[in-house]
Formats: sequence, structure tokens, C-alpha cells
Amino acid sequence: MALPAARARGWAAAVKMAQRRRHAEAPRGSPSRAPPGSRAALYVHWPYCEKRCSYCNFNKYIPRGVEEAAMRSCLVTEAQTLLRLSGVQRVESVFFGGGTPSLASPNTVAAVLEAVDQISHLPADSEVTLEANPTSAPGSRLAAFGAAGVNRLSIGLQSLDDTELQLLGRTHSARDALQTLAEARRLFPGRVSVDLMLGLPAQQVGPWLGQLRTLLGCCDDHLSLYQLTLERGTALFTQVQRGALPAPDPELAAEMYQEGRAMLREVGFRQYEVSNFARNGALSTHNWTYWQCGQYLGVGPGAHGRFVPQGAGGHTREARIQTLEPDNWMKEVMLFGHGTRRRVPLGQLELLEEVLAMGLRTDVGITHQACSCYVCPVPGLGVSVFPPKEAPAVRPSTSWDRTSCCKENPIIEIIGLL
Ligand SMILES: C[S@@+](CC[C@H](N)C(=O)[O-])C[C@H]1O[C@@H](n2cnc3c(N)ncnc32)[C@H](O)[C@@H]1O
Ligand SMILES: C[S@@+](CC[C@H](N)C(=O)[O-])C[C@H]1O[C@@H](n2cnc3c(N)ncnc32)[C@H](O)[C@@H]1O
Ligand code: SF4
Repeated sequence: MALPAARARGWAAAVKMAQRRRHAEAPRGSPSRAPPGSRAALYVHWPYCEKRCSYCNFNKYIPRGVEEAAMRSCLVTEAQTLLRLSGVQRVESVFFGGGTPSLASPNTVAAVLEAVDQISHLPADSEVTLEANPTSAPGSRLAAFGAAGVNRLSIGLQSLDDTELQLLGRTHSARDALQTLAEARRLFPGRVSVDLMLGLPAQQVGPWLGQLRTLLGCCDDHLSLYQLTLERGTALFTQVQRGALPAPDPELAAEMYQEGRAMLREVGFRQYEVSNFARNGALSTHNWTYWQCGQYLGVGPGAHGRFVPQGAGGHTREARIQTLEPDNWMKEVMLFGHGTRRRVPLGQLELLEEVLAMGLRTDVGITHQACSCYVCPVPGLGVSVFPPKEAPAVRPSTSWDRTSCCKENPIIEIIGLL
């Protein structure tokens, strides 16, 4: 007897999830050879949190209750709409960020991944990250996310000092955070990242370096060091403005950063981006796509995307942002299949600016391979900074071969032409 379709799909998904988990323990694969226009990263925004942290101005809401089935259905619908619109055939990473996506149910994560795989291909070795807050992520829950297809965790540890954690309005202690980290490493070996903040009000260099040293004794292969940005409209901003707290000292923050980088380098971490450090090749594929100006689709309230809507016959890369407020976003998704609030086609100068601004954040800088999609009028992301007729000065004498074009026209000369 034939299996009912839904059940058959469920089985296929279970097999795929198991493969993805196995891959999580294997060494990193080689980069994809699929043409840039046919692949993308996908970001999914879960907009809810338990409590507002004092420093955070991300797009997040503290709801009385969450209609999770409705939210799940809208995330699935929007992911499918945007994938069709982009014409993307291969999704190389999915990032569940927020807000606090570890508050979502693992079923929601599984439903989104299955939907992505139905419309486009989600290879078993794609990186699937979930941001997890220590208090909303006990071991059993983390395991359920693993079963749903997550193979990388980013833990918002922020600090290992309980007084600082209170100042930040976090709901967890340093002990909770370390426990979550240990559980995460047991379940996702080699695939756990932690966020540590620096430059907090009254924070001193020595004790902060002590926190980093402690963390190095128990962390996995990826660390993000985020300097506090005092965001207007946050409780921390108001406290500093009123003089209830000292303003963070930028000189001290610079010292923490420089000493922290040196400490990480000594123990084998590569600083591959301004705030990001990895060893054993554990770079975040998802974020790397952003910095290399690859395509990414943003799903969920307030998510950002950058892609060419090839599925609708488009040839121009667009910056897109989804409606911020979750209830409004859901209404739009139910009516139109997506909640895209703003679409901005990117002009040639804007594209080049993005290539420069993103590339200069990384340790590889701007390479010929990465910039060639933009500066050479060869099929890349379906865009080019200089269409042939407008760029006689950079046109190579022989052909539009990407390598020779880039070799003959170093990026610096191209910038000079602008
Ligand atoms: C927006 S949170 C989402 C993940 C999760 N809810 C959490 O709190 O861990 C992602 C990361 O952004 C960083 N972050 C948020 N606001 C920041 C700020 N004002 N300055 C520096 N880093 C910030 C924190 O390190 C945090 O872990
Ligand atoms: C604060 S970072 C934390 C990353 C973490 N340290 C790691 O290594 O996985 C959160 C990431 O989520 C993605 N992100 C956050 N907000 C987004 C948004 N509104 N639209 C698209 N992507 C977003 C970006 O890739 C960003 O780097
Ligand atoms: S830092 Fe994380 S948990 Fe705190 S309010 Fe922002 S998104 Fe929510």
C-alpha cells in the first residue's frame, strides 16, 4: 500500500534531518560550485522574547501569548513565496535569529526547513543555525532542535559576571550560560558559537579578560566579541544619559578588543571578521555569505534580504525589508503571500559600495573571486557594476573572461573611475 503523501514527506524529512545531524559532526565541505544566482542563504526572524534586555534595539516584542501555529504557517508561506520569486535552487544556510528563536517550538523550525527543501534544495550539509538564550534552552529542548534539523547553535552568553548580566537585563546567570554551553557542545560538537559583549558601562579590562580566559577553557570553535552599541531608545541608553551609569569608555573597549584578539590568536582562533573568530574551520557560512555579498532571503518580521528576483524575470539585485510588527506582517503574508514592506533596486554605485563595505570587514578583504560578480559584466548574480557599453576604460582587450578582467582591472582602478 502506498504511503499517504504527508507521511511519506515526513519520512523523507526525517532521513534528511538525520543526514544533516551526521554532517554536523563531519569536517567542513568544500564551497559550492553552483552559480551565485542560483544559490542563497536564508534568514528567519523569530520576533518574540521573554523580556526586554536593557541594551537591545533589535526587532523584538514581548507578547502576552504567541499564536505559534499562525506564525509558523506565515513563516512557511513567506519562505516559499520568496524562494519562488528569487528562483534560487539551492539554499546553503538557514539562520533562525531574533528575538529569541529558542522560544519557538522545534516543530516550527522543522516546518520551515521542510518548506525550504520543497521549493528549493536544502542540501544535507547546509549550515542551519539557531540563536539560543540560556534560560529558554535546556538540554532536552536543544536536542529537539537538533532533531528538527538545526546543526549549529549561537548562544547569547553576553557576560560571565552576574552583576553585568543583571545590568544587561538578562534572565540567566553566568552558571546557567556555562551549563547551556556544555549541553550545546555535547549535542553539537564543533558547531557551537557564543556571543560575548565588551565595553559595558564600568567594565574594566582585567576582569573582562578574565571572563574571556574562563570562556576559552570551555568554549567550542566559534566566538563573537560584540562591543556594546549604546542604542537610543534602550533602557541602558537612558540610564547613561541620566548619569545613573557611567558612559562606556571607548579607550577601555579598544584595549579589551585588542587584548582579546591577541588572546584568541594565541590559542589558534582565526579572526575572520571584525567581531568573529573561528578555529578548525568553523566559520559561519551564513554570515560569510552576507560579507561576500552573496544572495540572502529574509523571512519574518523585520528580516532583511538581498537578491535578484529572477523568478519574476528580474535582473537587478534588490535590498528588501519585511514589515516590522508581527501582527501586521502576518496579515500581509496571509493576504499577499509575503510581508515585503520595502524593495530598493540597487544601482551600480550602491553595489560596489556594498562589496567594499562588506569585504573590508573580513580578513580576506576584497578578492577578485568575490568582486568579479559585480565588476565584470559576466553572468554572476545577474548584476554588473559596469555594463559593457558604459565601461570602455575597464573593458579588457580580449574577452569578458572573469579572471582576465579582474586581473587587468584591479578594484582600486575601478574605484578611481567612479
Ligand atoms: C539580538 S540577539 C538575538 C539572540 C538572542 N535573543 C540573545 O539575546 O542571545 C543577538 C546578539 O546581538 C548582540 N547584541 C544585541 N544588542 C547589542 C548591542 N546593543 N550592542 C552590541 N551587541 C548587541 C548580543 O551579543 C546578542 O547575543
Ligand atoms: C548578532 S549576529 C549573531 C551571530 C552569531 N554570533 C553567529 O556566529 O552565528 C545575528 C546574525 O543574524 C542575521 N540577522 C540578524 N538580524 C537580521 C535581519 N533583520 N535580517 C537578516 N539577517 C539578520 C545576520 O546574519 C547576523 O549576523
Ligand atoms: S538581546 Fe536577545 S533576548 Fe534580549 S531583547 Fe534582544 S533579542 Fe531579546
